[in-house]
Amino acid sequence: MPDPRANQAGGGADQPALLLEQVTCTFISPGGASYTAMRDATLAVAPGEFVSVVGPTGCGKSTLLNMAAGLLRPTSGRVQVFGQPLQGVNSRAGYMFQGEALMPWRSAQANVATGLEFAGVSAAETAERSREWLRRVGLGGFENRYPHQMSGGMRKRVMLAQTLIRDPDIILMDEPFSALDVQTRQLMENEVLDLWMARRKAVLFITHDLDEAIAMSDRVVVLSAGPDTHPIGEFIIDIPRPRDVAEVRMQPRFVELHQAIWAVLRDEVLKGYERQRRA
Ligand SMILES: Nc1ncnc2c1ncn2[C@@H]1O[C@H](COP(=O)(O)OP(=O)(O)OP(=O)(O)O)[C@@H](O)[C@H]1O
Repeated sequence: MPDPRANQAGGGADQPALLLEQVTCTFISPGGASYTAMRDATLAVAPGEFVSVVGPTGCGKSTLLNMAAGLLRPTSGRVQVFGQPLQGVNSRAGYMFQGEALMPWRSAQANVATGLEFAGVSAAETAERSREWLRRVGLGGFENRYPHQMSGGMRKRVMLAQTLIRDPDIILMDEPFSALDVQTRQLMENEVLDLWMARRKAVLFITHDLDEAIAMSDRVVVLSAGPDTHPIGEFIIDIPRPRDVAEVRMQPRFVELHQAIWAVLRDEVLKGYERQRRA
C-alpha cells in the first residue's frame, strides 16, 4: 500500500531532500537488447545543498536526473524525496531541461505562468507572480516578447523563471547553459547563484563542464563512463561564498580542486570517448 504522504509538501526536513539509493536503470530496446546505463548508484542531496554531477558524455547524467524527477522509474533501487518514497512525478522538484523548452506560441510571461496555471492559481496572482519573476531574471519589460523574438540567453532566463516560479524545494538542472556563449553563460551562472543564495533550495545540477561544476557547487560528484555508471568520486568545494564564477577560477583552491577532480574524471572521459567511437 503506497504511503499517502509520499511526495507531499512538508515533513522530512531532517532527511536528504533527494536520495537515490542503489539505483539501477536498464533500457530494453524494441529489438530486445538491453543496456544498463546506471548500476547501484547512490547519491544524496541535502536541503539547501548545491550538488553538481559531472561525467563523460553519454554516461547517464540525464538518466539520473530523470529518475530524480520521477520521469523514469529505476529498474531497481529507491528514490526518496525528503524521506518519502517518490511515486510518480516529483512534485517538490522544478526541472530545467537542456534544450529549448518554451512554447513558441506563448509570450514570455505566458510561458513563465504555465506552472501556476496548471496549479490552479488565480489569474490575477499568476499575472503578478510571473511579471515579478521575469523582473527577477532581468527581463522586466519583455513580458510580451515571443520566444523567437528573444536571444538564446533571454530564452534561458525565461526557462529559469518558469522553473523557479513554483518555488520548488528541489531544483533539477540538466546542462541548462550548454548552448550559450561563454559571457552569457557566466552571467546566467552568477544569476543562478544569487537566486540560490537568497533561497537555498536543494540543487542537482548536471554539467559536462568541470569549471562550471566547481564554481557553482558545494559538492561535485564524478560519474564513471557507461555502461553500469555509478559515482566514483566526490569532492567538497570548500571555496567561500558568495562567488563570482569568472573570478573564482583564478583562486589557487579552485585550481587545486580542478586538478584533483580532473585526475578522476580524465580516465572516464577517455573510456567514454573510446566506447562511443567503437559503437
Ligand atoms: N530511452 C532509452 N532507451 C535506450 N537507451 C537509452 C535511453 N535513454 C538513454 N539511453 C542510453 O543510456 C545512456 C545514458 O544516456 P544519458 O542521456 O543519461 O547520458 P548523458 O550522460 O546525459 O549524455 P550527454 O552527456 O550526451 O548529455 C546512453 O548510452 C544512452 O544511449
